[in-house]
Amino acid sequence: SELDKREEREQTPLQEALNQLIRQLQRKDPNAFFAFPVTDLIAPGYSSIIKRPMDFSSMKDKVKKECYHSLDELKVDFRIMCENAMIYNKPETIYHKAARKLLHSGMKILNQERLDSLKQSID
Ligand SMILES: COc1ccc(Br)cc1-c1nc(N)nc2[nH]cnc12
Repeated sequence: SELDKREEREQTPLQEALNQLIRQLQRKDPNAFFAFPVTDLIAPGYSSIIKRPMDFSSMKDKVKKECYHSLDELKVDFRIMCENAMIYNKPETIYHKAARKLLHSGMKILNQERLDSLKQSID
């Protein structure tokens, strides 16, 4: 009913900054290999090899649930996501190569100077 309809949840400045960074990072994943969780159907044995699965949709859920308390925590999850693909997939695969390329371009987007100036604007 109207009464129990959740009021439009305002995003905090941190959530805004996190979502903006995720949008920029996702543009570097044109094949959307990292858009959603890897399933054992797509990648046999994945869940027993990869202990900390991560993907962009899970990052967005974490932003919504206010699981991130700093921009640096997003950087940790981003690196894990890329490293997972480089662990599971052999170096000659398109997924390993895509992950390496994404990690490289993502670290430019998440470089410390950029994050520091973003932090200033959030404080
Ligand atoms: C969500 O994952 C996928 C979606 C569609 C397609 Br085609 C491939 C993947 C995928 N496959 C493998 N082996 N390793 C990955 N690491 C991140 N993505 C993947």
